[in-house]
Amino acid sequence: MKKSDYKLLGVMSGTSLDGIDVAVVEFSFHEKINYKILKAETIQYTPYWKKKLSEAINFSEADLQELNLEYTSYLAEVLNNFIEKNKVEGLDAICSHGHTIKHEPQKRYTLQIGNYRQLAELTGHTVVCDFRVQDVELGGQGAPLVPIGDRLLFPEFDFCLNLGGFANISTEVNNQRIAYDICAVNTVLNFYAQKLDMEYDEGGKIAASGEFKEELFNELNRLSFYSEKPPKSLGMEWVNSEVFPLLKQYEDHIPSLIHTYSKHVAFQISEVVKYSEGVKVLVTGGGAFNDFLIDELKKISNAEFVLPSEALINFKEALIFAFLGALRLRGENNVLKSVTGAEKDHSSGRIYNP
Ligand SMILES: Nc1ncnc2c1ncn2[C@@H]1O[C@H](COP(=O)(O)OP(=O)(O)OP(=O)(O)O)[C@@H](O)[C@H]1O
Ligand SMILES: CC(=O)N[C@H]1[C@@H]2OC[C@@H](O2)[C@@H](O)[C@@H]1O[C@H](C)C(=O)O
Repeated sequence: MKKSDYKLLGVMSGTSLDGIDVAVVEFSFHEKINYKILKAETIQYTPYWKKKLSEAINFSEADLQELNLEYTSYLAEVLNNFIEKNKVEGLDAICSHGHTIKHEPQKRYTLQIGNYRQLAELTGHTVVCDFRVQDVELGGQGAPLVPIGDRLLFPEFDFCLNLGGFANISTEVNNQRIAYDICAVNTVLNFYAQKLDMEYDEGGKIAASGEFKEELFNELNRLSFYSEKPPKSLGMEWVNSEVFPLLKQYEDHIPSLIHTYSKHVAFQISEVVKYSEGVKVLVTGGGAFNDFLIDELKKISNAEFVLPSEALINFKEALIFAFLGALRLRGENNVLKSVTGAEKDHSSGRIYNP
């Protein structure tokens, strides 16, 4: 018989390189799946690791192997410290994403480092990792993996919206989960906030101090990506070639640029969730703390935007990687072909015992 209760460590290192998100999560699989985040923390990267990880894309095969081993040991040390400091006991497994260095699904190749067997040996725990590899081997994009968590852990929401570097959303259409990117958010807002010597637009205060530039707003909304049908995704290449050139001529008044861009983000999101009144949207990712953006969304859309606890806003991805691990340990599907394009739904992730 399958176990019904799990205590897991979910571990995620995202593209923004801010640090390693770690969450201790309990799951119970009964009629309903319940979860509880017991403890969570982001362990900031040192300048050494920030630099190494951002340069690694250009490393030779031999250097990458060395880096992979070094990062695996470093990750083990970080996790051991976290476990010791927080007196975490009774863990069933560590479920770790690792850090993406290369992602070329069209070549059936994706590399997340930190997923060597040594992670199990050095931590003394069972490890579930390498969640993306099997999906690209099955012809999928290897991403996004979060939507199955959206479906099974947050069924009461019509949409799960993440406001990170880009805004992405997942929802159910004809009993199929679909997920796609909407527009760039913090990649653009941070870039301009940093020109004013701020890391980001804290609470949307810069936006609130600016004025609305209607012409810019209209130009942004005319970008052809917005009329494409999902599934679709965005990268920095698009921001550099399509978005920054439109913003350039407004750089002499950055608060108004940020004000207008934030309204643009709210408008594009409202276009996606506008179907009918009473639609519930779960909002996570750092952009959930941007009050100007959230107020604007609430103003222009009929949908109900729900801001959960800070732990969920910040650690939803770590929670969901723990969940993917739980599904893998149970031998249940944890990747959906409807979002990755793989041949079939499947149960992905390597399991290493210590
Ligand atoms: N208090 C705040 N006010 C406004 N914006 C905030 C606040 N806190 C965080 N943010 C924004 O959120 C960003 C971090 O969010 P998050 O960690 O979700 O991004 P990410 O890891 O780059 O996301 P993803 O990998 O999902 O694209 C910050 O760079 C900043 O732009
Ligand atoms: C290959 C890879 O690491 N992709 C990440 C990345 O970061 C955001 C976006 O691009 C998303 O597609 C994915 O991560 C999330 C957690 C996912 O798989 O759902």
